[in-house]
Amino acid sequence: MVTTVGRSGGIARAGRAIITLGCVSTVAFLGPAGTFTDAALQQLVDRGRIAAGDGGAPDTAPQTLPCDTPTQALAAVREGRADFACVPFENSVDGTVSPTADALATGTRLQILAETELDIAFAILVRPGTAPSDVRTLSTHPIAAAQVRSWVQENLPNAQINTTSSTAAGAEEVAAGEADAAAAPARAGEILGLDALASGIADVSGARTRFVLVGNPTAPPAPTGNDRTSVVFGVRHEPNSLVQALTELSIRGINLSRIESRPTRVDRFTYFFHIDLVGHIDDPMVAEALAALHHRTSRLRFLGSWPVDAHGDAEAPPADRAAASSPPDRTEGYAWTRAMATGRG
Ligand SMILES: O=C(O)C(=O)C[C@]1(C(=O)O)C=C[C@@H](O)C=C1
Repeated sequence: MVTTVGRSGGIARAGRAIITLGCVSTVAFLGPAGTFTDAALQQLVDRGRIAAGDGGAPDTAPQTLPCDTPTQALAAVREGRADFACVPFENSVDGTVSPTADALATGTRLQILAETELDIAFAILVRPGTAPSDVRTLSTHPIAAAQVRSWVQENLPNAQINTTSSTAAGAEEVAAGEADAAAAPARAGEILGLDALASGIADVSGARTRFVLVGNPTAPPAPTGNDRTSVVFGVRHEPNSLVQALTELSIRGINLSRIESRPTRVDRFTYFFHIDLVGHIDDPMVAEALAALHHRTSRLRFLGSWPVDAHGDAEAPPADRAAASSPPDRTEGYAWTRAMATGRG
């Protein structure tokens, strides 16, 4: 089912990177309607990070394609059924969203083009007339379950938590009479006509989730001075190989904002390293570090450079390297970096 996301915000704000969509563009997302991912996509539209283009009417909005998993949303882009996918990427309580990370690390290369962050707190949704003591089952997404488990144990002691493909899918189970309660965005309750037994629920206050907009490989949005770059790589199974790879970043003063190892799923007990770093592939120190990483690692995959969703102070990589060790021949690495930076990879 393809639907259209409402667009209430303005066009581009000066200085903000924008993904201009064709007026017939389709964005796949982790659905159904009412998920946090749905809200994140709406936020990208409202903030003018996604704008209808190609001469579309001013209020033309992208069409949306709800999917059951981040993997399916990304597959929709790979298979040409969608132009972009909006998927959860990292939760401040539960960490990297593994299905998203794994689907980006393997298969045809895709590229992250934009991010947006949401505050995460849950409404406990029930059918009208349900009392707390009636709640025997509560359905929600596994990452959501990790964020409400203590509250549920304390306030709904009879409830068993069952996991669903998304928070809004849990709310749909409640509406269908298949579960007594769901932990989901309040919006899912409004869509389905459910009541909230409680709202603003979060075991860890201040939780946030980062969502990313992913498309086919292209030249990244222009650097803003407050950007992230994401790569995935493997290293040889020998002493020092990971340290040597990371040293290429540290000697250039490049800061990491996330590092994760995930099984390659190719050879047993081998791992890919997922890294987000401060800076843009067009920043000279980042370009040099990526060229060096190309030399030090195997299967280096560029997942994109994009502007940080505005929060906190801007972080940028250093402009140059004071003390450089004599570098090995990096001609091939630089050719790869240029290809990624210009969308020819
Ligand atoms: O199920 C949803 O509503 C989602 O958008 C997914 C998701 C996630 O995967 O992290 C998004 C934010 C919350 O942290 C819980 C679930």
